[in-house]
Amino acid sequence: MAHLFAFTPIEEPNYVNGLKSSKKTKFPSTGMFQGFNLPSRLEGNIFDLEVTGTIPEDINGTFYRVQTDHRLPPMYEDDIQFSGDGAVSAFRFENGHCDFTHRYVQTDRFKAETKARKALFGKYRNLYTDSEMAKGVIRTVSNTNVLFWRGMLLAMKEDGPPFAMDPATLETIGRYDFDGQVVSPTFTAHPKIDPVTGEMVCFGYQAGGDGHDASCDIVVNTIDKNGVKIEETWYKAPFCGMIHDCGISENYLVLPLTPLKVSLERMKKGGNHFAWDPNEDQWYGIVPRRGGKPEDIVWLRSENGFHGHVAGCYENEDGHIVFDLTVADDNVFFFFPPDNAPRESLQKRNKLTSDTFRWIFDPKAKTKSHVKPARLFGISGEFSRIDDRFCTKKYNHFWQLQIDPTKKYDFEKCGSPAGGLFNAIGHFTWDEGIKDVYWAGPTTTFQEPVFVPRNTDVEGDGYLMCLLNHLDVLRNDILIFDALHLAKGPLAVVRLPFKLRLGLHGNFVDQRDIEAWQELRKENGELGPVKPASKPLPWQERLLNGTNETNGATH
Ligand SMILES: C=Cc1ccc(O)c(OC)c1
Ligand SMILES: [Fe+2]
Repeated sequence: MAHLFAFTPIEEPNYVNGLKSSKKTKFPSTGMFQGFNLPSRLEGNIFDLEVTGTIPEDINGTFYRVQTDHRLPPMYEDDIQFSGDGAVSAFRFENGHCDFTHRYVQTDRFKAETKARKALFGKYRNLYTDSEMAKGVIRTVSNTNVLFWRGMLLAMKEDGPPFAMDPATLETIGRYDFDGQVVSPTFTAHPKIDPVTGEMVCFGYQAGGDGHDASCDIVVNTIDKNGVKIEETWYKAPFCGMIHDCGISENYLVLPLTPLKVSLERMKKGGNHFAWDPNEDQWYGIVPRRGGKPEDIVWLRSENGFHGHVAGCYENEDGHIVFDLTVADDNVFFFFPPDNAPRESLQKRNKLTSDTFRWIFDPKAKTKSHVKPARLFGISGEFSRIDDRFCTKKYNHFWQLQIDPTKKYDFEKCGSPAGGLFNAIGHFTWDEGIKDVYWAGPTTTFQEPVFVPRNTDVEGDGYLMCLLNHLDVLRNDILIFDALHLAKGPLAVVRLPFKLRLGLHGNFVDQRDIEAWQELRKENGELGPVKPASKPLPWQERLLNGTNETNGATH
C-alpha cells in the first residue's frame, strides 16, 4: 500500500528570494524553525504536572519565564529567534505540586498580526522592512524577560515598552507606561530592583525619536516602591550599540555597551539592525543613581568583547564598583556579522569562550579611560544568577550555565545544540572558586536558572530551578536542585509532556507577594487594578500628526 507521504500534494513555494510568498501557514525549513526550534505555538494549562523525586514543600510561589515563539510564519525566511513572539510560562508550586499555565504576550504587534492572520513585521528591529499595515504599530514582541512589579508581571524586550500581564492567569493587561510616567520608545528587558529600597532602576538605549533611528540617547529612570518616578536623566552613548543588561550598586548604575552597532543607513537598505564591529572596544557607562545630570556619565573601555549577563554589582571599601559579568571573546550573535561580511556560522559561535570577568571601576575615573579586568574566573558559560536579595550588596555565590565541550554530546541524536551547548549547570563562589557542576547527559542542555530562597537570610540557602531541554526526544523537564549541592542531582524533576522552546529569562515570585498585591489590586482594593497605558507613545502621536522626526532625541 502506498505510504501516506505519497499523497502529499505538490506545494507552491513557501518563500521566494527569502520572502514569504505563499499564504499558507507554514514555517521556513531552516534550522531556526525546525527540530527543537520548531515553534511551539501553544497556550493552555496543565493541572498537576507529573513529578519524579520530591518537590520541597516549602516552595510556595511561581516560576515565570519567557520564550520566543513565532506564532505565525515570519515574513523573511532567514528570520531569527529573537523576532519570535513572547510566550510566558508560569509554574505554580504549592505543597509539593506544580501547575502549569502558558500564554502569549498580547502585544500591539500580536493583535495586528492576528487580525491579518499573517506576519506584518519584517526583519529584527528594522521597520523599513515592514508591511504598510504595520506603520505606527509598536513593534516589540516582549520576548526577553518577565519581572514581577507591584502586582503585575512585566514582559519586556529592549526595543519597545513593557507589557503588563496578570500574574495569576497570564492574561495581557496591555502596554504599561507606569501611569503615564515612562513614555520612552525603548525600555530595557533587565530592570533591576533594589532589595533595600524597593526601587526599580531601568533604562532605555536608542531611546530618541521612535526608538528605531540609531540615536545615541540613553534614558535612565528610577521608580520608587510606591510606583512614583523619582529620577529621569538622559545621557549620550559614544555610538548606538546594544546595552542589554545592567548592574546596580547602592549609588551607581553600570551600563555595558557592546560593540554591536546600529546603522540607520543599513536599515534603510533593508539590512540588519546590528552589525558586529570587531575593531571596537567594549564600553561601560557609569552613572549616579541619584541626581544624575547628562554630563555625569563616565565611560570606561576595554578591548573588544561581547557582553553576556551580569552576575553581581556592588561598591567596595574604596568606593569603587565591583562589576561581574560574562564576556565572550567574539561575536555571540552570529546572525549580525560585521558590515560587508556574510552571516557567520553556528560552528564558529559554538567555539567561543565566555569567561566571567570581575571589573573594579573607579566611578571618578576620567571618561574614555581604558581599563583592565581585575579577575577572570576561568570558566566558560552564560546566564549567571545570584541570590537576588544580594543585588547591590557584596555577594559570594553565583550559578551559571556552563559550556563544557569535553563532555560527550550526542550529535547524531540531537544535531547542533539548539541555542548553544549549555550542557552543564554550575555553582561558583568568588572566595572558593568552582563549587560543583552538574551534567545531565549527552542529549540535554539547560535553560537559565532562577534562585529560590528558603525562609532564612543566608546567602545561597535555597533552591535552583531551571528547564532542561531533551534535544533527542524534543521535551522539557523542570529541575529543582538544592542550590548549594548541584552535583547531588535534582531533588525533583517536573515533567512536561511536550517541548516548549528555548527560553530567555525568568524569575521566581513568592506566593505571599502575589497574594498581598492581589489584595491591593482588587476592583475596590487600596490601589485598584493595574491601569494600562491610555495614550499612544509620543512618537506615535507625532506620526499621527505628521510631525515625526527621523533622527535625534525628542523628549
Ligand atoms: C540575549 C540577549 C538578547 C538581546 C536582544 C534581544 O532582542 C533578545 O531577544 C530575545 C535577546
Ligand atoms: Fe538578557
